[in-house]
Amino acid sequence: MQAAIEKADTLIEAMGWIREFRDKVTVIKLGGSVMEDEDALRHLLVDIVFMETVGMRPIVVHGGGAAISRAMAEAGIEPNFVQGRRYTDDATLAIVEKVLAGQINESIAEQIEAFGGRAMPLNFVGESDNNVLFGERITLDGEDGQPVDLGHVGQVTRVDRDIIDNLCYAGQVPVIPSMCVDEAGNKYNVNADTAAMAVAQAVGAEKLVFLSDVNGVRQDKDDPDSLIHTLNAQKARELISSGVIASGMIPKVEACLATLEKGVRKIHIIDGRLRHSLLLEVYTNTGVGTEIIGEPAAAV
Ligand SMILES: Nc1ncnc2c1ncn2[C@@H]1O[C@H](COP(=O)(O)OP(=O)(O)O)[C@@H](O)[C@H]1O
Ligand SMILES: CC(=O)N[C@@H](CCC(=O)OP(=O)(O)O)C(=O)O
Repeated sequence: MQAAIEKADTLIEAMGWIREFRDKVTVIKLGGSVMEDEDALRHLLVDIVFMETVGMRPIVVHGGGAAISRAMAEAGIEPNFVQGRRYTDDATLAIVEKVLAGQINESIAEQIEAFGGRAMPLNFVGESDNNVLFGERITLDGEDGQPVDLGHVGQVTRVDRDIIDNLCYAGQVPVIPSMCVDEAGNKYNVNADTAAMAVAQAVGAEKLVFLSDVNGVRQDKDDPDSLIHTLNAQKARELISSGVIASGMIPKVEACLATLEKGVRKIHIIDGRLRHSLLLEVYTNTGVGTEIIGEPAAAV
């Protein structure tokens, strides 16, 4: 009986934060690195089903970098990254479409449904075109200031917000792959961190959470104890130029900075492998991982 009473206490305790977050939109970016860990992914999706069940409005935007690189290796293509973005030629684009917009997107939605939630895969693969991300080709500036060609790499310039809002309000989790289409129908590979940023801005999300395979931004990328709990824009830029923030962490932090300027209130980079990291993030005040903030940080 005591155990049952304690469980009831926990439910009552949860009531406050469930009320606080009811109807609030959280964009959750699932990184390819954490999706490699089946157990971690399962726990994360169960947390997402829980959020949806208690009336929060989770939206999933996902990458799949590790799975794309694996499929490229199987096809005998060597991946090439420029400032954290994958050079995407015709053959690579076909793989990205199959793996990201096809397999991973459908699989996440199926798993959410299998855990008792409701989800809608929003991709342009197959007959039902549910794509919500529209955009254009991008180039980056190289170290010499000259533009670097990335092939079929794009950025999102428009999000079909109505479709996403309608799904959220119908209690379904929108599941969005990081690809976009331009007006002429050309498809582009989009870094998933920047895709999540575009969605969070478009829907006016309360929170944007990046789930990765590291505990956040670190002073030394190989040392978990060097976690930086709070990072402001100025310090983040310094860490990028000094090389402390490198590879896949660059687009993630850049996306955080751009999102802050657009009014999303809370942005966190957390370790998706930590059990219930998403729920911990929602209902603990201090949170876990690195919080990116707009004003100068008291402690970095
Ligand atoms: N300063 C840093 N702190 C933490 N991770 C870093 C840092 N610099 C580079 N990284 C790398 O960034 C990776 C996360 O980016 P990425 O692999 O693109 O993840 P995801 O697939 O989750 O988006 C980490 O696994 C780590 O190797
Ligand atoms: C242009 C570009 O780099 N696109 C990414 C899209 C997937 C992604 O971002 O996946 P993660 O979240 O796992 O890193 C790529 O091809 O890897």
